[in-house]
Amino acid sequence: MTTANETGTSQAVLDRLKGGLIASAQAYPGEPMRDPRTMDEVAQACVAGGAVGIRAQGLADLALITQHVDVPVIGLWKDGHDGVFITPTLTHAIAVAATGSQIVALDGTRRPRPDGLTLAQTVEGLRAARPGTLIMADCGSADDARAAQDAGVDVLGTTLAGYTGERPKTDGPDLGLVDEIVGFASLPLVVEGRIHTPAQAAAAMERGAFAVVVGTAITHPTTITSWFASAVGGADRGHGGAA
Ligand SMILES: CC(=O)N[C@H](C=O)[C@@H](O)[C@H](O)[C@H](O)COP(=O)(O)O
Repeated sequence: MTTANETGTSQAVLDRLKGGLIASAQAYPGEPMRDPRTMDEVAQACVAGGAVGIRAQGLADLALITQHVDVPVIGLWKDGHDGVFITPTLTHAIAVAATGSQIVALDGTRRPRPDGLTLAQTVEGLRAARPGTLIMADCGSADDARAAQDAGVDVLGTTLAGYTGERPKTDGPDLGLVDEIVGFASLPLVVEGRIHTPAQAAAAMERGAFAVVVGTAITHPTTITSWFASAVGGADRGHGGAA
């Protein structure tokens, strides 16, 4: 068991994530596993399997997970499900940082934010309130990534590629976007979104990812089950998958 402080400086946090797999442990509203203790256990199970970091959602989940895993935690707070909903305001970001998450992931798109702040102002406000917290921008396009880099974030992510209308929802990770961002970015790029196989994770690393985040394919049994159920023709007899 460790605490945020014991996990080290910002550079040490990045060093621990470099070249590795980050598991995203999230359950969605109304789902059976939507319970902070369950997500805490899932996160610990992922670390036991070799995850070098955990990405998780919600203040209650994060408060437990940051106390029980010995790897950096990327925290976020999803509020709603349309538009800007991943840690949408400065207030959300400060609350996530207060859970002990070493990295706060927030919407890194160019869309207007609900509190009227720019991304740069959000970054500035979070740094003032919680010095030392790293900031990951969840981007949906290369233009987002460029703007987020200019706004002063620490880490870029492809999290929202395929979900903002600027990029197609590729089958698997958006490797074309990875190529584009790697071509200009001076910040670490975390490839996230629709990595469903170990081979896709390896491909993202080969294209220059700093690290990869895998969620659904590791931690969302309803969806994984639906893949298998469909493959054997039994999907109609169950309740189907979430994604
Ligand atoms: C778009 C959005 O809301 N993405 C969320 C961000 O935290 C999560 O729902 C995803 O599970 C996560 O990005 C990992 O992606 P995948 O589950 O595809 O491996």
